[in-house]
Amino acid sequence: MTLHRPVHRPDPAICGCDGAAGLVPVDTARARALAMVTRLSEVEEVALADATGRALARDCLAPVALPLFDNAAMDGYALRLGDLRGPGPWGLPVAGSIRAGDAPVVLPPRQAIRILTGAPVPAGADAVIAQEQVARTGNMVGIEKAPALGQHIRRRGDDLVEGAPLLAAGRAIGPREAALLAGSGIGALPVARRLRVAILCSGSELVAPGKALAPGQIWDANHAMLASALTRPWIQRIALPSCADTPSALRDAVQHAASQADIVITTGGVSVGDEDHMAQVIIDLGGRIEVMKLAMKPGKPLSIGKLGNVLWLGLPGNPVAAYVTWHVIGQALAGKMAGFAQNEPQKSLAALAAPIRHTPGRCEFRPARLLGYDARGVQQVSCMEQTGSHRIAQLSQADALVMIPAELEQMNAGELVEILPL
Ligand SMILES: Nc1nc2c(c(=O)[nH]1)N[C@H]1C(S)=C(S)[C@@H](COP(=O)(O)OP(=O)(O)OC[C@H]3O[C@@H](n4cnc5c(N)ncnc54)[C@H](O)[C@@H]3O)O[C@H]1N2
Ligand code: MOO
Repeated sequence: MTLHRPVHRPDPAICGCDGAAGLVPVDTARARALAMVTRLSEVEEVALADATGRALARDCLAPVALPLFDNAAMDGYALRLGDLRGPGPWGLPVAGSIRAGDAPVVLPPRQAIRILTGAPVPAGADAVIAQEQVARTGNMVGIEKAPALGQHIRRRGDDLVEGAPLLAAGRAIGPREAALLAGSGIGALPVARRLRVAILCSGSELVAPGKALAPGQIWDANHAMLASALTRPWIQRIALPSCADTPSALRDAVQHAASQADIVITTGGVSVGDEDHMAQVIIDLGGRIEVMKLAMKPGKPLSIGKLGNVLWLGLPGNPVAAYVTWHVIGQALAGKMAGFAQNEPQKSLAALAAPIRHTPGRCEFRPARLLGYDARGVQQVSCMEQTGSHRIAQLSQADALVMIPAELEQMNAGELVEILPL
């Protein structure tokens, strides 16, 4: 197993390539773009039931200890070790029973109390013995082996002490966070307001799917792709009709989009063709462009700028390029604006199942299939051949993107590569 380059780079590095002449390396472009955006300042209070997927807006401290009180971890008997005098076996009368939800009771001297999992440990008891470990005869419980001090007692605060950090601002609320908040009695929480993201696909050839095509027209794949990617609890999507490739139509459409959004995502019109007007439109509208011409394949024409406070994400028109640039760069920008602390795409390592060739110059994100594990237990990945940034069918068959460093011409079977699982 060979490792071509140090693959564990400090985050937020994504590809670590040096770029080709005149092209900006992906990591530089990403860092530059991330520096352009700041977190939304508006916060709203939402019910915990509605908080899934939202970004916590403020640090939270534990309002209570967890567990809230000493309670039984097993169904059995609560007892006082000091009552097991002399050599065993011992017998103790059962004074009563306590279940989860019952108010705490006091353990009378030289007696045991029947206790069920989750019930408060009676005051005076210092161990719970599981029912499988005892012999119950009538009202007596027989004990062969003394339990250890504190056995099967879940102590107040053993999971979390009151006042300790509970969750930090920027944490995404998922099932684990929801359990912690709910278990701490928190029914509502402050989250960043939803990010308004407008989708504007440009191209005179575009027709909405489901509608009839005239010769030369194609159905708009990017809008649906982005609409799907942006269907997130923290995003308020603004769907706009596709726009013809004329400067005046684009100016009006971009201005309309920017008037209602925090981010305007456009697709198409960012390359060098006669009908690629998007960058000029942004400049005409008083915006500035900070990132363009990336050493990235696909995605070279990705352009990022600002129109006042609105972020403009100019994705290439080719659908695979639009998808990859959104996945590798765009979603981290949106996530940062929406208040999330962790915005890196998930990365892992895999071994190439077959050698690959690559034209040096741009860091490539090549669609690939995961194949399972080799004899060493290493995930195998197989890159697709004859890729193209128009190939949406091929993209749909991929379950990862393999990152091929810009400068490499070839990688061998068995070499470890970084992958972005999809
Ligand atoms: N002479 C050069 N030509 C091109 C270059 C270059 O460097 N020099 N770059 C190529 C690369 S890389 C890409 S990617 C594309 C990007 O072009 P644009 O962002 O300007 O996109 P368009 O020209 O508008 O469209 C490209 C392609 O994608 C199709 N498309 C566009 N929008 C959609 C959509 N919503 N759904 C489906 N398909 C869409 C469009 O019909 C074109 O086929 O430029 C290369 N050219
Ligand atoms: O790099 Mo383009 O973005 O080939 O499709």
